Amino acid sequence: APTWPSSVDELEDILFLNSGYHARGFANPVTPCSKTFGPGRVTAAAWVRTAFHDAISGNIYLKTGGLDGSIQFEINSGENNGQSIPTAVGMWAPFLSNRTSLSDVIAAGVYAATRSCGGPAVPVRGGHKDAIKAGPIGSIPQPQNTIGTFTNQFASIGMDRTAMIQIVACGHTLGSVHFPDTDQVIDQGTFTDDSAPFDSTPSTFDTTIATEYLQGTTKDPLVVGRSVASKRNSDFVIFNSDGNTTITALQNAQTFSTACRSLFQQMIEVVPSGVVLTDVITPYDVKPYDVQLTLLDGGANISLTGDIRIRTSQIKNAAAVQLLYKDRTGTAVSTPIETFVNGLASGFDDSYTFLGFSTDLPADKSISSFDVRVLAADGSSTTYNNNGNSFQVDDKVIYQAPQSCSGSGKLTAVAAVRNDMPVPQLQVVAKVPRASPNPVPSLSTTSIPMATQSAVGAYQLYSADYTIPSSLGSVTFGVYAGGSADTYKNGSSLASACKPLSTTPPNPPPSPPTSVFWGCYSDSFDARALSYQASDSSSVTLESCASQCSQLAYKFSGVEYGSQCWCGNSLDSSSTIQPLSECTQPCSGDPSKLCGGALRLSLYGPSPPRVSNSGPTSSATSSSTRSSSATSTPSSTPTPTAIPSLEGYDYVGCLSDSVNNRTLYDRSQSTPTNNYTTCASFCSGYEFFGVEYSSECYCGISLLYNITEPLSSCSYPCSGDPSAFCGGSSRLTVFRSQSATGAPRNPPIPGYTYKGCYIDSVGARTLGDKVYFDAQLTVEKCAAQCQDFTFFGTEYGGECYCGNELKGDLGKGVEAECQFLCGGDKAEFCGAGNRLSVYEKSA
Ligand code: HEM
Repeated sequence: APTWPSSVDELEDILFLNSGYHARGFANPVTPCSKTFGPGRVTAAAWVRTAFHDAISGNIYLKTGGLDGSIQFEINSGENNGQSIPTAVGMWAPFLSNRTSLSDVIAAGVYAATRSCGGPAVPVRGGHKDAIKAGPIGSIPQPQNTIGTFTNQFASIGMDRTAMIQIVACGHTLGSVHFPDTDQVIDQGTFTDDSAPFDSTPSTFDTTIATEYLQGTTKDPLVVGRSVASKRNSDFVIFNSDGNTTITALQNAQTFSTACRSLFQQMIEVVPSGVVLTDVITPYDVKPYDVQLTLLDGGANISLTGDIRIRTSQIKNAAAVQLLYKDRTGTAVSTPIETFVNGLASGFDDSYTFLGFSTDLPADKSISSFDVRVLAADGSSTTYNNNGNSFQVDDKVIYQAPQSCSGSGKLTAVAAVRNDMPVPQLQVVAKVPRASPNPVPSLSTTSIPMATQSAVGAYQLYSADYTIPSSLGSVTFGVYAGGSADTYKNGSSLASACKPLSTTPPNPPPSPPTSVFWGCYSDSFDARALSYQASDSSSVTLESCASQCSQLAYKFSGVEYGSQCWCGNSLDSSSTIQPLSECTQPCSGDPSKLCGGALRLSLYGPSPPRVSNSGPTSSATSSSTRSSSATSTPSSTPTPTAIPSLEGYDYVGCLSDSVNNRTLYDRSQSTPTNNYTTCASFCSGYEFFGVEYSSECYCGISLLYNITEPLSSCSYPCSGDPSAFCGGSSRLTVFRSQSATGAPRNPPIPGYTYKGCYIDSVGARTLGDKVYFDAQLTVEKCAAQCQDFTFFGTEYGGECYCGNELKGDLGKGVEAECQFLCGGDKAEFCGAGNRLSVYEKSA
């Protein structure tokens, strides 16, 4: 497979992504092979014939012509009569782009048509270049030519008599002669749909063309019928030219397939001088898509989104996929980026799963490259490193999608460019229609220097406008500066309004995702993986199930068998992670998403997921053998010996923790910058803080459990400081503040009574008549904001809600759940995530 990114990335999609998520759908018109574009018109046959007519103009000795797309200028030239050539070229035209030439697309057309009809997979190379005018007249074989002319015509593309016989049989195993496209071979009205097939199976790539000819049962109109008298029986002239030796051998299916594969490849590799073709394109095992950085409001964070495509026909056992990445200095970050299933896709010979990722990174650390780790259900893992190069991510020039837009004939593109970079350029590639009958547009490129806007953090924003002439088709564009670029953006993806980038961070900060994809988990009738079945319906979606479960205050949701929504607070111990390929049933309410399978749950739960049964980096990780493009990473377990320490805190110990019974309960976060200092400051005001699983930070006013484990089991390096240890899997490195002042409480508010800890949800607010956010919130401040209402409640440390009634019936949670400290007073409680500390006006 190529090294990503590669010049053939788009062509690889065209070749191998036929249907499903991200599919290009290139092969749709020839799938199935019997598809026609009119009565008696097999589209796959038209594609193969059109490619032949483009290629046969080549001369390998003079190094001219060949597969160069010149056919687009030769439509209706007299040699290309009929409907099949303009139809095929018209179907290919939309796939032309600045990443893929028309002639590359024609080569892909030969592959798709042949494969769809049951023929061999023709090897395809990229890098073809398009001619800018018609080729010479006279190269296309006409039925009335003599054997000497045919021999010369095929010799010019390097094919001797044997090859000529073979490739004519390979071509004419598909399709028909049509009236009136071909003169004096068939008469009007003598064949159904005025089309006379070469053999009895015109939409199967098989040996019938040879066997029927030799058995004497052939109805090939270029062998028998009117063509004999008009001296246009060219298939007979050619097949018989070596005394039927070659055509006899072609009755063997294997011989036929092998010959066609190699001659079709030779045909599409006839190129003029100056064209250097790439290696034969094979599907990537692991391929990134739409890797996009976006500078966020305030400039302190960058979001990273995209998809990873896994070739599941090759990597069969994949249960979870992670991105192992390096920051902009090239330092490895220990917490991987987790992914979630976005969809499935397939080609003729392969199947794929797309896994999405979406995370915010600190702008100063950012990202420079990643490897892709695939974890198998058996606990083994394989890391794919892009042929040893890692997958590179350039954060020097970032296209800012939210700040860009289009409307009323204008495109506005905004880029964030690091301060030390030169002024960027906007480059727009537009499709300009050509004069009829050529259906293929030309590409015109415009470069526009971008104008300075505001500075945000370490980045400078630039903007440029491009006026889209009304005559243009689709546009694609990119932003370029120095040697860096962010390219291949699609004009049709632009929003209608540009959103300004704020120089201040968002307020309140976005809360971390409450639920993430855990994987495909087993279920059984005897011991349910999740205890509560919330629904079984024909309209279930991942979102509807997640929201049903969260309304009921369950931590996990899972969809099984396409339609069943299950909830639970813990996963039954009998349930284990399975290959993703076992959770492929479409959701009944949204068939574009995957909702488990038979006794298989697509499971969503608290972040971060435990991706293998025994922890993602535990000793269950075994090495596995892969090709040179992959390296296996057995886990390394450094052993901590020094007692952890932090000024102002006492080390408590390495304590046991579990997802369902948190040792430190009151507040938590997971960050790629986790270390003792950042966690201590996140937990300021709480008596205890603890770090776990490299990236997790927990706060508590007390230790709910106190089970000491050996120091050596708290052995995961901190995500933000690899030299220190941040707990482990279910292991918490715990500290106690030396300056914690008294126990926090629900303070008495004059005129109000504390009612308790109520469950709240984003979709249906318990108190929603007035909302007030304040990073410095205190219970007193919220009471003042809500003085005109009967109830007020604090949530998530900084949110204040007012109302005259408690809406919904989500009920009360446990008191211990409402223990986020208020942003403005660390001695008071202010709810928690989806938990309201509610007060009611006294009568
Ligand atoms: C001496 C060489 C050849 C001659 C004289 C010849 C001639 C023809 C003629 C007259 C037709 C009928 C067109 C129509 O009425 O629609 C035809 C169709 C076709 N030819 Fe050939 N051909 C030759 C070689 C090839 C080769 C080498 C290939 C493939 C590599 C090929 C592929 C096809 C296909 C697939 C069709 C069917 C098109 C359809 O059904 O729309 N031919 N050919």
